[in-house]
Amino acid sequence: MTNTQVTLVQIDNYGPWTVTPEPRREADLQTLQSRLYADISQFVGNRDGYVFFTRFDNMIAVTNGCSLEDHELLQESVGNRYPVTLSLGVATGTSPVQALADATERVQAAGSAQDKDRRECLDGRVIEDPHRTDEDLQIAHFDVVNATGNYTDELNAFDTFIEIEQGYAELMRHMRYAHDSLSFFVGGDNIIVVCPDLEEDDYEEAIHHVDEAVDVELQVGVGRGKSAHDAGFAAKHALETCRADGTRVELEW
Ligand SMILES: Nc1nc2c(ncn2[C@@H]2O[C@H](COP(=O)(O)OP(=O)(O)OP(=O)(O)O)[C@@H](O)[C@H]2O)c(=O)[nH]1
Repeated sequence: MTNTQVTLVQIDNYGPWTVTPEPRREADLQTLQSRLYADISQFVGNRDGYVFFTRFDNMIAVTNGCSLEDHELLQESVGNRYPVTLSLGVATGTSPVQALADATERVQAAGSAQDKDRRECLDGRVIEDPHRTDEDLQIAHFDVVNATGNYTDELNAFDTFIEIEQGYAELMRHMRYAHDSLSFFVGGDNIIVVCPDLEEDDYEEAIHHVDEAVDVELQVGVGRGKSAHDAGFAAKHALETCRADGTRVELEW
């Protein structure tokens, strides 16, 4: 049974900060956001977790293996180096969607995203080491079949982007509402999905759904593991099997 540990990362009072004392230069905000994401990704990645940039002011991380002390250290380190601070909510559960909902509630309970008095709150629970297992995470790595031949080398870069984003939008909604999973675009034509215990049929159904809805053809490798890295790495290997064998769904466990 999966047991996903999810952390919601929310920049404190970021909206007001972006316009105080007057609107800040957009390129500076983009630079800040991408550097902050890179730093958090490195911090969490060094502990075998994954973080997804989502909206940049709110990021979602899979943090199995990160303790509450690790979370505190992240807050301290960002607070020391950036003009903004982070609030973190952590929760665990068999459903990634429910875990994220619980993590979000913890941050919301501490105050509004635009409450100037809410700074660096940290609330939640983690999975203690003795309770962690090799089946805690199920991660699926989707990509568009032959994106290079069908889109990148054929269409202009913006029309390719539209096609890829359509596939992502359809998949993320479907995996959220039909399969209780969280999908994140990670660049190129790749989407990483954090799943509960799903079966091969579920993935086949999802690929069929996206193909029918928006005419984008996907393939997927799925892995399991104790950490996001372990599960995600197995998923990447499984996806290589799809590429080598021309199959659409490969599970590696
Ligand atoms: N984040 C991430 N991006 C990747 C990964 N593999 C490929 N990409 C991105 O996806 C783009 C397309 O590469 P591929 O998916 O290998 O190419 P393709 O043309 O779709 O070929 P097939 O996947 O073999 O059907 C690359 O330019 C990268 O941006 C990965 O493991 N992680």
